[in-house]
Amino acid sequence: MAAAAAALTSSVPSSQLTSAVEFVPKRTAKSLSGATPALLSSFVGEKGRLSAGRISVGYGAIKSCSCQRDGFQVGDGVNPLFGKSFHGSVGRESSSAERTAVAASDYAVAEEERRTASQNGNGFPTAGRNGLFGYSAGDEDENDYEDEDEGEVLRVDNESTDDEDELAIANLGLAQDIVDALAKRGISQLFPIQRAVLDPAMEGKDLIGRAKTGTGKTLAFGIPIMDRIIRENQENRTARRAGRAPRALVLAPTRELAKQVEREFMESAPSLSTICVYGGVSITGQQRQLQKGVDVAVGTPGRIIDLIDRGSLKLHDVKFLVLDEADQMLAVGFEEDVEKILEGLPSERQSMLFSATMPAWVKNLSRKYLKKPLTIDLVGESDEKLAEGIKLYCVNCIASAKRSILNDLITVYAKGGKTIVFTQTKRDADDVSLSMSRLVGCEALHGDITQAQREKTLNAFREGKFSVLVATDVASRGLDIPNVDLIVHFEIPNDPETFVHRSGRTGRAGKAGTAILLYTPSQTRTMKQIERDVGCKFDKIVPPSVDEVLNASSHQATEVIKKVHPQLVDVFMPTAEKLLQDEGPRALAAAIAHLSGFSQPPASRSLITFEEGIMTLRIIRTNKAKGGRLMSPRSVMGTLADIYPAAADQVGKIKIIDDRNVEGAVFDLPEDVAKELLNKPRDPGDVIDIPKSKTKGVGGPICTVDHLAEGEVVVVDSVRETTGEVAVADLVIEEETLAKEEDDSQTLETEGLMKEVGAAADMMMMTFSLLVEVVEEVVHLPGHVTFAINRVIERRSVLKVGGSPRTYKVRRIVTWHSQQQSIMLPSIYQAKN
Ligand SMILES: Nc1ncnc2c1ncn2[C@@H]1O[C@H](COP(=O)(O)OP(=O)(O)OP(=O)(O)O)[C@@H](O)[C@H]1O
Repeated sequence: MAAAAAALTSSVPSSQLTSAVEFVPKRTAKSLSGATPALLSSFVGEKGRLSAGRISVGYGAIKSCSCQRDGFQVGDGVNPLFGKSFHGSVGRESSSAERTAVAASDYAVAEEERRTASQNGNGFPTAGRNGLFGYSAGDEDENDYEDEDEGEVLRVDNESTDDEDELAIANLGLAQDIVDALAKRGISQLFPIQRAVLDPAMEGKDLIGRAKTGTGKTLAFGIPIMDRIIRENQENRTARRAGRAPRALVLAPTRELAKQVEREFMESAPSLSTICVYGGVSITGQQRQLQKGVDVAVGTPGRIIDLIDRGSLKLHDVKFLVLDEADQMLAVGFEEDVEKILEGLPSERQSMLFSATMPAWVKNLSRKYLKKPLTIDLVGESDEKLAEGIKLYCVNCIASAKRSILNDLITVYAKGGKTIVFTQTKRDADDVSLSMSRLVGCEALHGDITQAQREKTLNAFREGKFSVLVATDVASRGLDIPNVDLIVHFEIPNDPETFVHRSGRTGRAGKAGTAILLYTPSQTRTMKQIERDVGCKFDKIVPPSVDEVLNASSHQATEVIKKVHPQLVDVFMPTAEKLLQDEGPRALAAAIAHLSGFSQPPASRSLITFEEGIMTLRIIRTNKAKGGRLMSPRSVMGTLADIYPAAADQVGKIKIIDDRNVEGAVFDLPEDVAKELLNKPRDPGDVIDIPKSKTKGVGGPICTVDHLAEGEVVVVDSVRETTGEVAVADLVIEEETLAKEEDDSQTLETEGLMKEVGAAADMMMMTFSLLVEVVEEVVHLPGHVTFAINRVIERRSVLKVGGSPRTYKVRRIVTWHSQQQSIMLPSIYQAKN
């Protein structure tokens, strides 16, 4: 957070920033999602000052978002942290240094207030509560939707209509053309959003629609429009004249989404002429089609303007306007284009706006361009924001283990179906796709890929020609690909909406699906923030065991075998018979193994770090006479050196088993060394074996000390002050963390504290410490770290950083709930019991 403050002040010219921040009254503090310091500074650089639009930040980044025009604050959004810091200096230009100082000193208070006020914890900025997911009911912003007389709001329960007759498409008096086409697609009943929209849309009302992902919003606006244009065509033959201008205009934020809307129109009303226009492809074909005449034009704003400017697209006949995914238009920078198009439309028209969220710009847009709109809301304030039927899991792992885990997760959880893996960067999408493609059919999809190739890739994925799509958020909105069974958030998304939209690519049209979030220990707070903002709960899992992977893949191979064409089977019969004769069923087993993708036994994986090629072993000392009550890493090393010196040389992580009744530890070794060790003779009092890992319901991986920054374990040398639930302790850094810092860039990835560790690495001293389990509420204050601690795990020797300058305070200890034990305890500790 301190780093965020620094980034803020250093990347934005102070005169520009101050005015934007200072004009935001604290009570309007909402916050922000999505943007980064770079985005903010480039925005400022481009426009000279924070003028229009919503500037926002992702968790842990910038803390200000405000829209200002001509010196007045016109939008919402400032992080309460800065709201507090700058409150009271409205109208005064403070210096950058002053702001930083205020921010630092006020941080703790602001943070506390923020937590208490919003119960929104850390991670995502607090906007998630106030506006990101709804219509800001009850907050004080002058822009608030419900504060104003902007028209009726109709909240609709998803199950409000279970009368089959009322939903049956054949009974609704729709054009036969549509009824037949939908029936052909297997659609015979309306979904709730479609039923709720139908009557008011038929009456010509302007509408704002909000429903969960995959619930049929496209047909909700599509059916009434198609029906009315078809009727007009039937009643008035000249309505179908050549060269006619479109009567419906649908604006979509991405090319893929526009194509998809076009497909829904074409498949549901084949008698209508529908065109889809977007950039990245030749404009002349689109001009030619417009010349012939169309009924419905779907497109992205940029290309639509281009066609209008060239005189090819005329808007004078538009009677229906749809803004699909309106909030995304803002996110991708289409706001000016959208407004320009809307200015050119006839005022006598019906407008429908679908938007998952209502940022200020979308609200302004609806005020300006919609006439007394009726809001139809199927999400509500309190409900879970994710579509029903999506099972959520999360896996806590270090960043370097993600790739190897990914493949196993797909094998076990997609069960041979389609998977979309979401990465944050185009480069990651390429890299992950490349490494996956050695194992499964896999393609990448992102903004640097040409439009033609993007379409080709999506079509092939739709048709099941490959099973894993690795995509950036290009694919997170709106895309409707049938039967995607699994979504993997390979990188944690920027904001809660993105999480909902990414996850919503599965579990569509009432089907079931699974979404798995991979997060590093330093992202634990963000994971919990997603739970709070989205109103969902992750089941914590650990990566699948080798047995699970083999079982799942052999099951999938069996299914593949059943689908081979009988004629082809005949061709292979003689070879199969001979193999069976020579080797019996083992031949078939080998064939299944090969089909499953395994010709060699799969590499084992550390139960501590999930690194491949590493095996975790357990040592239990049953001969009590030989040692004390708890083992130490030193005694583990000593024992290994006695049994097999190579093991002592190559041992990786060592974790002491937290049970005063058992003297033991778990430790990592390269697989071949571990296997050798298991065969070595040893003292009968020392049991060395392979611990089993439980995969479900037992919490994440064992916490390692390099997860120190914001993760689940901190090391303290003493609790200096305890009052009820509050304790103070000095934080010290473990020796092995410091050593690792040198050669493992992974640990540097965690911001703040790890950097502190690096800086302090040369000032070490030995001390005695406690290893404690941290659950939540990790806050980095300037010079302090506040943790909510679950319990003390163990005592151990560590190297203390510095004499006293770098001590950190542990301010709050949450009491230990025995109920949590089975959830929080790492798997190895569980296995032992
Ligand atoms: N009444 C219906 N019966 C069966 N299937 C339907 C019905 N309506 C829509 N569908 C199908 O449901 C899927 C999801 O629809 P659609 O893409 O319109 O959802 P959406 O709400 O726009 O989702 P998103 O918010 O992700 O954009 C599509 O494949 C669509 O064809």
